[in-house]
Amino acid sequence: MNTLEAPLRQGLAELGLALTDEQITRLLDYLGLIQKWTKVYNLTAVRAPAEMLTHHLLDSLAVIKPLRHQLTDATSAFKLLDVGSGAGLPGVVIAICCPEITVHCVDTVAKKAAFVQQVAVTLKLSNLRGVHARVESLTDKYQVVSSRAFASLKDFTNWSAQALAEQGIWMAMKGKHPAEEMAALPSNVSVFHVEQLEVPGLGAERCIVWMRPALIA
Ligand SMILES: C[S@@+](CC[C@H](N)C(=O)[O-])C[C@H]1O[C@@H](n2cnc3c(N)ncnc32)[C@H](O)[C@@H]1O
Repeated sequence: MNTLEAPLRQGLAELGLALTDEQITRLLDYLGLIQKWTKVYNLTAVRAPAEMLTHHLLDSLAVIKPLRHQLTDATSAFKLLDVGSGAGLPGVVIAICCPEITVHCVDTVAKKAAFVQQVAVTLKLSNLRGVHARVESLTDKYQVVSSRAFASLKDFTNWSAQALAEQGIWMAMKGKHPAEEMAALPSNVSVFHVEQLEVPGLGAERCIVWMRPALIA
């Protein structure tokens, strides 16, 4: 048995997330792929397996319930863009946990987008795609645009604004409440919720800043 399976299951229980055995296997296989490819591709600075579990996997898993909550009114299929996704965080985790969401992970670094494509093929995730591009150049529209460890709220929303569908929302994963970044946002972006997160075993502050385009009279 994978030594990370028990702590992963424990973390999922703490997050109140019920996943299938197949989804749990995919999450563990994803970590395995990061570990394998990072030796060649330098995908992440976090390399110890236990640390990868808390800092990458559980940290990303903490957004699943809040994301589902935002999408409860959804009747149609949703598309989510994960900006500056790197090794696929949180995009790949969202694709594994939410097969009903189509997830595109965009990154300017070709080998990172290629890695996400490899994950999609290896883990048979037909709802996941790695896109090699600058986010500013994308023309598709997404109902949710997410980021983690990417840029200031101002740059994130500015660079990805054209990719946001009508009535779409931004989901920015941050550490402690980013009051200064929020104050620097232009008037055409409104923060509608700052949601505190508890990441099992992490012992650090985490939040999601939810934003949407502001209606300007
Ligand atoms: C610090 S990494 C974060 C990776 C991942 N989200 C995570 O949490 O581990 C930021 C990523 O943003 C990518 N990036 C920077 N500018 C970008 C842009 N304009 N469009 C798309 N990706 C970009 C970088 O190549 C890098 O992989």
